[in-house]
Amino acid sequence: MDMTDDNHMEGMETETESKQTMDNDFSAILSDEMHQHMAISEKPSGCREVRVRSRPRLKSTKSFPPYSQCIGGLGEDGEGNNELNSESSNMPRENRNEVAHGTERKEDFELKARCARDEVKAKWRLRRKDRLWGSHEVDTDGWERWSGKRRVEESGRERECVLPPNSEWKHWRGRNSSSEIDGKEEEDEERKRSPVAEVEKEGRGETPEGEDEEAEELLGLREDSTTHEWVSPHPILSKLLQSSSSSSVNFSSAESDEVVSEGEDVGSKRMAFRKCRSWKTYLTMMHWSLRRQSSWVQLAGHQGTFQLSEGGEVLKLYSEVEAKCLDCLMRDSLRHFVPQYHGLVTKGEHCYIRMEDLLSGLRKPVIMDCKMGVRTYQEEELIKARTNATLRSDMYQKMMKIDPSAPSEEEHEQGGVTKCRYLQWRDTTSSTSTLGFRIEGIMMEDGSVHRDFRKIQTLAEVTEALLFITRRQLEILKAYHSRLLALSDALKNSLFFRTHEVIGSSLLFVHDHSSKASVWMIDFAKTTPVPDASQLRHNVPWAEGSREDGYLIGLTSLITSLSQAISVASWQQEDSCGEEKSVA
Ligand SMILES: O=P(O)(O)O[C@H]1[C@H](O)[C@@H](OP(=O)(O)O)[C@H](OP(=O)(O)O)[C@@H](OP(=O)(O)O)[C@H]1O
Ligand SMILES: Nc1ncnc2c1ncn2[C@@H]1O[C@H](COP(=O)(O)OP(=O)(O)O)[C@@H](O)[C@H]1O
Repeated sequence: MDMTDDNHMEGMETETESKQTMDNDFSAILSDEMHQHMAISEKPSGCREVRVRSRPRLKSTKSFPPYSQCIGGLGEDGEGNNELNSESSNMPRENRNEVAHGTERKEDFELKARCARDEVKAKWRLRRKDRLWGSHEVDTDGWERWSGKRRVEESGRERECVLPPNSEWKHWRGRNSSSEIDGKEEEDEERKRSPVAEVEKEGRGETPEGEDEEAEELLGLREDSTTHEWVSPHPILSKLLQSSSSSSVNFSSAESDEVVSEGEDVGSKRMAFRKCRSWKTYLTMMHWSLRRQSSWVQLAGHQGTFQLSEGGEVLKLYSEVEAKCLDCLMRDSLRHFVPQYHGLVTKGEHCYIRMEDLLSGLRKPVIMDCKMGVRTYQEEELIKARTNATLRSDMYQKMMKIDPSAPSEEEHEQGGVTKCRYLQWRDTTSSTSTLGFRIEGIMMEDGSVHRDFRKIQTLAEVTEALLFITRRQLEILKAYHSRLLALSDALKNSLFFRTHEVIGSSLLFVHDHSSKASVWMIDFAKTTPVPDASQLRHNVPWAEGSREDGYLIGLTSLITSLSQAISVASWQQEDSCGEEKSVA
């Protein structure tokens, strides 16, 4: 028997890790160890079972940090986001809500009564806000896609409907809406405003009419601002003000966390602003950079296989199997549930699959990767393990780290296990073989990554995890729930699904503080067509030779768990309303 040691254990080993963002400048270097993996946590899951009876009360667990310690935690009053809180700490309550819900400013109503000049300025502000923080549009089937950079090829009727702030879902925007036209204008404008164009303009000493005013307004410096109050500039802008003499600007996400201190007054900001020698360049660079900004992070999977492209798409190391699947999926009813596939691209020695960045347009996203199916190994791997077994010492070590008693005597002696044995063991020690899926990892809004969910086994524990990641926000839970129901429908109608064995594929749950929430199918590297004209059911247990993957068993479990989470969150909301009333 061969022994391989792929050095798989030299990975990340901490339970909570900083997120691994990738620079847009291609500084991310492809690791030689393409198959270097994230190591499995040693921590016991510590998840307590949720007993959902009449009125379940969930206890905090060892594995989930107490809510009060979570950055962006909801706290007692349900205000969810740190940045929001800090940015809006000076604002009256209604203004804070306005930021949180992304609704039209109260002042905008007053603006209607004002002169045309003020209206134009207000429009600018709104458009800029949209541009800075991204917007999202709705697919024909009612499912949201972030409109950061992409234009979804859709047909059919699209609608525009703005729901009230507390409604179940957020702003919907059709591609043919006026905002789309705005978007085009902005793109033109953006081109004009690219750093290069701007520097050229500066060189010629041109100052476009109205730009000073506009920029001052954006920076919150105009005393005749229609809001008649200090509008905190965007954190990056505030950084620009502080570092106006610096020749280079770093647009790291860390900087975007900075906020203007309460003590700063308009005067000092104006001074700082004047000191800024080439403010326009910085400003336009900031715009340009923010449009390309992505919160991209790789939560699971093989290390070193991803890059971000210049256009902001995700580049995944080429696999023929996956490329074929994505290509096929673009013409399938599942296309609204998978990242847009943009073909292949070669960079250096490697070929990559170029696809939509599903995190584009999200700010401080919360991500959950659920590996679907009742097994994560292909039937071929089983056959290979029997006929031409290769022992993997890295997998033996991963096994030992989690449970030293897991390997057999023989495996201890050999110091290795077959891949299939390892994958089977992972499936049976997680919820994969029982619930038909497992949570591979979760990243919270503060960038902390939790992997101990992989040991979750019961539906109640999954429910608790869902309540944790959504911070019990009903609208997010409901959005996930409806998205999964729609996915279930799409799967039933999908020719691709009927004719493919889907192994090791994940559902990627993503949401952010503005309650944009969606679920996507990713990772088709082990999804293969079934032979001949046979079709799979996906909702029956696997028996060797059947090639059934149990994908729908997992989906049903997830939907059930989300329903439970919705019930729990609703009850708790009712409870707290009742308590508030009785106090009043
Ligand atoms: O998650 P842990 O417990 O580390 O185990 C991993 C996952 O099962 C990977 O599956 P996925 O890619 O679906 O996450 C699998 O890659 P495959 O896709 O190649 O099966 C790895 O096999 P190796 O790549 O052979 O190490 C295996 O080591
Ligand atoms: N299109 C995408 N947009 C955003 N994030 C992605 C996308 N594809 C993958 N990811 C991230 O990368 C991780 C690993 O992806 P996956 O395709 O499962 O890789 P692997 O094949 O190495 O297992 C996911 O958990 C997710 O965090």
